[in-house]
Amino acid sequence: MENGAAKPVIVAIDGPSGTGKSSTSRAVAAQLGLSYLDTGAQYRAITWWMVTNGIDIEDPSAIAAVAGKPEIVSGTDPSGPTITVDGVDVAAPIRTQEVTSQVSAVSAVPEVRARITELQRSIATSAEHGIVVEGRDIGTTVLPDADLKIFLTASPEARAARRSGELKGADVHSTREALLKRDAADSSRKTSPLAKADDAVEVDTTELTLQQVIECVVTLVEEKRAAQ
Ligand SMILES: Nc1ncnc2c1ncn2[C@@H]1O[C@H](COP(=O)(O)OP(=O)(O)O)[C@@H](O)[C@H]1O
Ligand SMILES: Nc1ccn([C@H]2C[C@H](O)[C@@H](COP(=O)(O)OP(=O)(O)O)O2)c(=O)n1
Repeated sequence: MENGAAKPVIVAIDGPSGTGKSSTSRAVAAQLGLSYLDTGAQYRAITWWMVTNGIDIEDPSAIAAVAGKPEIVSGTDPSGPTITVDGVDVAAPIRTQEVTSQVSAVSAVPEVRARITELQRSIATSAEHGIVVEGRDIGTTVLPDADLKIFLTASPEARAARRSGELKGADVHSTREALLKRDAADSSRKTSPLAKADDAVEVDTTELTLQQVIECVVTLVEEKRAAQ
């Protein structure tokens, strides 16, 4: 664009757990002055609400019936992202094992996805300078017209080692099994499964440092901006 502010840029980053989506997206957004949205945190938040309110997670119709009830608010500043449910800060409780083990079942329910997808689109379109949105179905379903789509991958071993490092030495073998189980559930659900969009750039992060991945994505965004 000539003169004036750059057009808001929309970047979609998808991939399975432990590939570096959150760390990369936050850093890229901070470096480029963009907003940042962790859509996994939103699915975790609605799962936390279902668990807290005693909804039967095994019963998709029970989940669907109350999917519209919780009010989920995401703060999109990459230097301090926030998430609340009905005004309660849930940043910590959404990371518990209890939520992690049930999030795939809740997020497979179409009514849950419709609700959260609508919220994500409204956040993305109102980001003044643009946004980096990370998740599982951003490039395929939520923002199919994103300016840039990235699909991060890494070997299950690398992902499990990264995750167990975060969980203060949790057993790598059981972490790997839990990751693969969640990948399978997220990839096989009927509504907007985890998938690479045809026009996404795939980046295998197995042998890359986090800094190298960040630099790679920043370069891709800058190239897109220069071409606009
Ligand atoms: N390329 C990388 N090399 C080593 N560790 C990484 C890399 N990318 C991310 N990590 C680390 O792995 C962990 C999981 O990363 P995260 O960004 O939360 O992944 P995701 O959002 O895809 O689940 C974090 O502790 C992060 O610092
Ligand atoms: N766009 C998205 C983002 C996450 N989900 C679901 C499926 C994921 O297993 C859970 C949790 O996602 P999250 O990104 O927090 O998971 P990790 O922290 O990478 O392990 O939410 C989804 O269905 N669609």
